[in-house]
Amino acid sequence: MIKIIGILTSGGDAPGMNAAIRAVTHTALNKGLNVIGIQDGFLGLFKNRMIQLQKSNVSNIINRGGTLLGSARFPEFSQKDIRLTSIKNLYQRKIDALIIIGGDGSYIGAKYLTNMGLPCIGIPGTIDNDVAGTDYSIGYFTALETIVEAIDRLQDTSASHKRISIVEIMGRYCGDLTLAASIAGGCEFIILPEITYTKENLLIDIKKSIKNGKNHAVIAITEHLYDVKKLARYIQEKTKRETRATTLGYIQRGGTPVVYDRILASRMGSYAVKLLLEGYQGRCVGIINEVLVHHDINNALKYMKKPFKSDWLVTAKNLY
Ligand SMILES: Nc1ncnc2c1ncn2[C@@H]1O[C@H](COP(=O)(O)OP(=O)(O)OP(=O)(O)O)[C@@H](O)[C@H]1O
Ligand SMILES: O=P(O)(O)OC[C@H]1O[C@](O)(CO)[C@@H](O)[C@@H]1O
Ligand SMILES: [Mg+2]
Repeated sequence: MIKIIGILTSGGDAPGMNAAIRAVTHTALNKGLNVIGIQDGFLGLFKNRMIQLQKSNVSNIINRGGTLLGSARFPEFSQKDIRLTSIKNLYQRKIDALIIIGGDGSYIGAKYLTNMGLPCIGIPGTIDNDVAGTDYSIGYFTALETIVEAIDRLQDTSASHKRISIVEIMGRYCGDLTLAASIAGGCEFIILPEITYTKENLLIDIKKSIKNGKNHAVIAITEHLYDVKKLARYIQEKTKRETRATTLGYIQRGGTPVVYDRILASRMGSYAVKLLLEGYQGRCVGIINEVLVHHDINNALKYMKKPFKSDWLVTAKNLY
């Protein structure tokens, strides 16, 4: 029977992680369990950085970005001896199960720990929205608001100076943030990892739009596809239009979580505790059509793919 639950946040921080920590803590304490917070993701698990969580530790955090537990990238967790030490640390504190809030990478860590005998539940917490088995991950909607606000500002200055602006958006290898932000921000051109759209194709389309009388444009592009500064120089040279590149960077990851992320995190956190109490392990939580679901974490990682929203792209193109 589970008496003590551990909780950690891992990978890039995402707004709403705190709301999830709070939900896990409150739900578990209300069910008579103990909660231990592990600091700095899998790194803290290995280094034995743990704190007892009470309701007082998680008060006033539902509205705070980042994660009060801290997070880290700790690639060494792929080594078995590191994981064995980490599990030993958990058993020393009599932790019976672990809730892991993070992205697809963190899910791999959760899968390994479950296979080594420690029941884990994964909660999707990443701005990238690249986790299979869920329509949305915690943090995505807040990042989207931040990005669209930035695009609105870029539209103002681009229009005033009759310039072309390139805006580089996070998402790693997932175009969800870029696609949604492009529609909401009225971007003229979209470059996504999921579709082939070369800079030569882009140039043809820009020239067409200039010919049609358009004198400014915002191009939204997912990170890692092009060197955006070089791309700006290329477009400027070929079109003779002033072109500027803006990389939004880490401002996309911070900030007050929007209401949807707070509610999503609260629901998922509570649900994860419920699953553990019902005897589930090696599961990951998701939301599909607004209903909470759970999947085998191995299957989610191996067989489930996040579908590309091709109809959204069609819509975006219809709006040019
Ligand atoms: N193959 C793996 N084996 C064991 N642990 C892993 C593996 N891949 C990732 N992890 C652990 O999960 C952590 C987080 O993974 P990653 O850096 O990919 O971020 P993420 O959870 O996908 O979140 P985000 O993409 O939002 O930053 C890693 O730093 C590492 O500790
Ligand atoms: O914080 P780091 O390690 O530089 O990682 C940046 C990456 O993290 C994310 O912000 C979240 O996964 C990605 O969008 C981005 O590629
Ligand atoms: Mg990831």
